[in-house]
Amino acid sequence: MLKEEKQIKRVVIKIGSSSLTSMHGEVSRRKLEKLADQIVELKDAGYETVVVSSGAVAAGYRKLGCIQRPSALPEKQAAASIGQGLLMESYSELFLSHGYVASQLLITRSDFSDETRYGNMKNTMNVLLERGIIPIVNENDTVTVDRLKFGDNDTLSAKVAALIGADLLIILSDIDGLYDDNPNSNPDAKLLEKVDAITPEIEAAAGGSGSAVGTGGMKSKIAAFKIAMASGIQSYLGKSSTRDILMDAVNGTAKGTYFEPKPNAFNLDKKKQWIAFHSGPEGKIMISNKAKTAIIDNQRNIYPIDIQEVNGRFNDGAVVTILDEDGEEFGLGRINFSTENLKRDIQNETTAVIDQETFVCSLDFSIKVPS
Ligand SMILES: Nc1ncnc2c1ncn2[C@@H]1O[C@H](COP(=O)(O)OP(=O)(O)O)[C@@H](O)[C@H]1O
Ligand SMILES: N[C@@H](CCC(=O)OP(=O)(O)O)C(=O)O
Repeated sequence: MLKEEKQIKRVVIKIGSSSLTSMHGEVSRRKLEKLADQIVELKDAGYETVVVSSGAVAAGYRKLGCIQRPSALPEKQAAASIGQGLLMESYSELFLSHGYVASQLLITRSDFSDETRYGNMKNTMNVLLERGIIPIVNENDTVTVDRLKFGDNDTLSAKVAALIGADLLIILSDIDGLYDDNPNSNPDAKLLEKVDAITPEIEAAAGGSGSAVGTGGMKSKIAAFKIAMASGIQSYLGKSSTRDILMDAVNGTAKGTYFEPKPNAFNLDKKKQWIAFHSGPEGKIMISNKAKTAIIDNQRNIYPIDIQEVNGRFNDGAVVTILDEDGEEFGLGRINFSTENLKRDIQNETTAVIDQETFVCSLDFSIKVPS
């Protein structure tokens, strides 16, 4: 069941390139207007909304002199630097005509893994939302290098939803939900109306993009829903061109797929949430299997005596991956020693290497820890 309507307050709406572009691949003003009108309806009804919008490349490539959407990274980045401004101009104008102010946030992956920038982003978002502004988020395409890219805005939207503690994440696409097989290759594929867990079957059913403008396809959406579910956020996937899709999605009546948050959800405090989903681990420690059991079952700290191996170079305070004797990565935590200090003879020290308060067990939320 979707949460009671009145309980849903913060909504993140991800609009994919395919939802904003015409058949020729350029941004369609008509499509943008229709979606903006629906976002205004949500605002009028009292919802705080954040829009994660793709479309910068599509809005800019013609003005760059390209006949079709470029595929080379520098051209895409140049097109985005033209298109992002134009896209924002359209959003601002449309929202302002209804009395709402839009703001722009361009984000890269490293903004999440840097704890200070993460905190700044969160504070900015909160001020904007409390003051009734509509934040429009996109990846900062121009500065992002391939290695660091979200690569699509699906994962970005889920991370933004987790950042602001959203009640609902709506991902709009050119398809009316998740099917049990890739509908591009299987015309008999069936729509899944409700998903409680991302099973290996669901992972296998998610294929690449069917459109020429989308980049993520269903695979990146599934990765996004995993983050949302594990963060205790309800999410929904539906077709952007469906009438009243946003209000219906909020009310729980829209055709599409609803992804339920993990039960007894993973109420990670904010610090653990950052460690689980956003931190970039800087090293690895291996501990004994006996210690692993005690740490998971009895919720005890990790002590010097538990450590069998240390890999990487890090300072105290860094986040590290924790492995068991068999090499299985089962958690993350903030380390109280630098590499140098850990490699000294500290076996008799009683200071915890990782406090339980910063330990996150990846087995609990069954998502691959971002590396
Ligand atoms: N199991 C699946 N269920 C639904 N769509 C799927 C599935 N596997 C692959 N797809 C494809 O994913 C596409 C949506 O992703 P994408 O083109 O990246 O859209 P967007 O630009 O909205 O992010 C669908 O149009 C469809 O072709
Ligand atoms: N940041 C890029 C979006 C990348 C992209 O195509 O994402 P999506 O359509 O969400 O799969 C842009 O604004 O053009």
